[in-house]
Amino acid sequence: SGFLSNYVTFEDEANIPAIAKYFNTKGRYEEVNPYLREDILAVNRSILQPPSAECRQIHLTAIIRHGTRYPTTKNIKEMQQLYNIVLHNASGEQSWLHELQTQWRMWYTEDMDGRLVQKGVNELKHLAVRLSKLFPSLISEEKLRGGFIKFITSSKHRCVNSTLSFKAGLTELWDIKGMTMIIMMGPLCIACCSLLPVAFLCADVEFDHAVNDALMRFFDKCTRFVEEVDNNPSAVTEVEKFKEGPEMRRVQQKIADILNVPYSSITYDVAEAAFYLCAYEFAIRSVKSPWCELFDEDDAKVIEYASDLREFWKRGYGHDINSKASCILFHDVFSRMDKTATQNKLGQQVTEAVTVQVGHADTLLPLLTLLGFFNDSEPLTSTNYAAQAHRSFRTSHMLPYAANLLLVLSDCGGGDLRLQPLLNEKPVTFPGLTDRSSMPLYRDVLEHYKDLLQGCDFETECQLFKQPAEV
Ligand SMILES: O=P(O)(O)O[C@H]1[C@H](OP(=O)(O)O)[C@@H](OP(=O)(O)O)[C@H](O)[C@@H](O)[C@H]1OP(=O)(O)O
Repeated sequence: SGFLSNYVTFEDEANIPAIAKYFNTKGRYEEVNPYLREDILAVNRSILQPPSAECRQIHLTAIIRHGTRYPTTKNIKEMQQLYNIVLHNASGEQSWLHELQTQWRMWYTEDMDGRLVQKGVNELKHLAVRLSKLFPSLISEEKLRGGFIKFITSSKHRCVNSTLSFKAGLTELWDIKGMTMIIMMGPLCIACCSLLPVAFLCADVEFDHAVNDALMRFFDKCTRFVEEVDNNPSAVTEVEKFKEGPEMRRVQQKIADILNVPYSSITYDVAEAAFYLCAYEFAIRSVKSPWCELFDEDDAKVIEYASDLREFWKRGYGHDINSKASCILFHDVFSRMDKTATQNKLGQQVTEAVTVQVGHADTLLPLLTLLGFFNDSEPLTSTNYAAQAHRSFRTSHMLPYAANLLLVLSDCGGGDLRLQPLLNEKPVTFPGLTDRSSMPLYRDVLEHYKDLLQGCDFETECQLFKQPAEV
């Protein structure tokens, strides 16, 4: 059908900004998986090479960040401030500056506020098709119609619409007509559906989706995180120090020199807005905009580090509560896999073959941190930018739009269940697990995380005056 027909695309490398690989959470999924630039539906089935032909996939949990979105209102205001500087104060002979001053228009408006764009719709549709190719026995029309595929989403519009897009990718793939998905809360759905023409179907058993912010926006619900980190400027002191430090100052002064404006005009936020304009023009409109001319790779690496520093201290290893806030999601995932393991062992129908959970970068990063992924030997600080040049904690590689953590549970016979983690459709290994294979035994994974499985109680961890651990 439509969106599948023209999926073979060719992207002219010349249109890709040299700094596109440094766009952090504003980066495209294609920069993390460049093979998709030629064929957006390409998959590499060899990554699922099970240790034995007996292995049979019995469950998939997919925790997915929403697709490409508009800038948030906060960023749009900063972009407008930069645009005014370029229009009214900047001077120079550069052709790209002339283009910015005479042709480019500030088309972002505050009401856009992070909403999903068409590119984001397509990303989730294409991801759904690729996952159906990777896991045909789990993501199948039969499983969808039978209600064995469940959907959970954050209440944010970009996540709800990403969930709808993922489903649309499947219904269009299988040419399931009339299955208009309406995100409704239970009783309201029943009430309104009786009034709607038959072509409209509410969320019926086959599209068992739920809006669940306790799971997908846990960071809003964890009181200790909100008080001690989210609303506490001293929790991100290292970030503020770096923004005032020598590396960032050089970048800001260079921009001021290029635009021929006073150094005081190019604050950190203005410089970041210029970087974001290059990133959003590329992600949303697939163009290399004149804004990209303000940065070379060295500049981009500095701004990338400033963003990683913020994510490290707000969502990553900087504070223990950042990852402990995701305990509720951690237990949700493992309890569902335990339930599947029991049903499988008893020879019962696995009632939840696939769970698709759509959230934010702020949903995925704390969970990845809790599981120990991308933990460097040294913390990211305001003074070790150079030493961290090869850090593993790099959101440009982890968290593009539509980033996804996949957990695939397989029955390999003889009572052996195996659990394979994939990040952005690439195999990863659970950090610190003795078995470095791509499909470790599920029981070894449970043993590895037993302290978290037996503890990591969301209510306990998130209470404001948490009692010290029992001695
Ligand atoms: O810098 P912005 O305003 O874009 O930050 C957004 C978050 O975007 P991200 O930093 O992840 O690119 C946004 O996360 P998302 O995954 O939903 O895009 C988050 O929901 C939003 O609140 C902003 O985060 P902040 O920490 O509140 O600035």
